[in-house]
Amino acid sequence: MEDSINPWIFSTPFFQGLPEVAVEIALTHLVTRTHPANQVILLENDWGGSVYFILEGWVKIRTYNLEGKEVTLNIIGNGELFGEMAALDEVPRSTDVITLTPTIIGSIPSQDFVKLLYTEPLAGVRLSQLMARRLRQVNRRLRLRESDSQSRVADTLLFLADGQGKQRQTGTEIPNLPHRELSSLSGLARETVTRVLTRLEKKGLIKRDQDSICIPDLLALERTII
Ligand SMILES: Nc1ncnc2c1ncn2[C@@H]1O[C@@H]2COP(=O)(O)O[C@H]2[C@H]1O
Repeated sequence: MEDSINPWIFSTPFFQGLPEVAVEIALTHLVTRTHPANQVILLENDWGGSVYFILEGWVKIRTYNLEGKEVTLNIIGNGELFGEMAALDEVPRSTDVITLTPTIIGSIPSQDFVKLLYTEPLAGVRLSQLMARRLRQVNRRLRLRESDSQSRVADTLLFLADGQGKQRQTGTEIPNLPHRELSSLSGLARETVTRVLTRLEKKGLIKRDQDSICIPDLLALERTII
């Protein structure tokens, strides 16, 4: 479903601090759409001509291993962008992207995105910071691959909270995603994820309701990682 231009796009972290006129030019061809959960936005190996900004909701970055089993590489939400890789190196999409929740996404043509990078050094710095953060996440997950299940679930929650969690008085809030998604992201069995979440809740390190997981103290959760 296509909506009229959504003003939230202007408060996307990527655009913060850039000259207003440069942002307006970059967003000349902006299209904003509302998607239901479980809708495919991008398909691996497709050629694509747009870069996407998540205005509300969460998406899954998915690929398949050699046995054809689904692998969740990341889950990203509010304020994040995707589709920048094909825009930068002009090769097909590197992964699938699917909505996990009802999601509002703005898209702009890749050429407009790349033009902004040429004209505004700060946009280039922002993109480099985003890619550095994603590489740091991947390195961290590789390092924790052999760790115990509690460390891996705690790390998964922390990286969902990192920059994308909503700040509340009671702590940092992330959506209570289906355990199969957390399982795929942390590389653990679903039952193990369920068991660890219950244990973390008993220790007061997380609080759950139907829609969200709240982390009252990020540092306390971080300290449980071995
Ligand atoms: N590990 C990851 N974390 C977050 N986003 C990713 C990751 N891998 C791929 N993506 C995004 O998924 C997009 C798929 O299309 P692109 O290759 O154009 O650009 C890719 C990135 O924007």
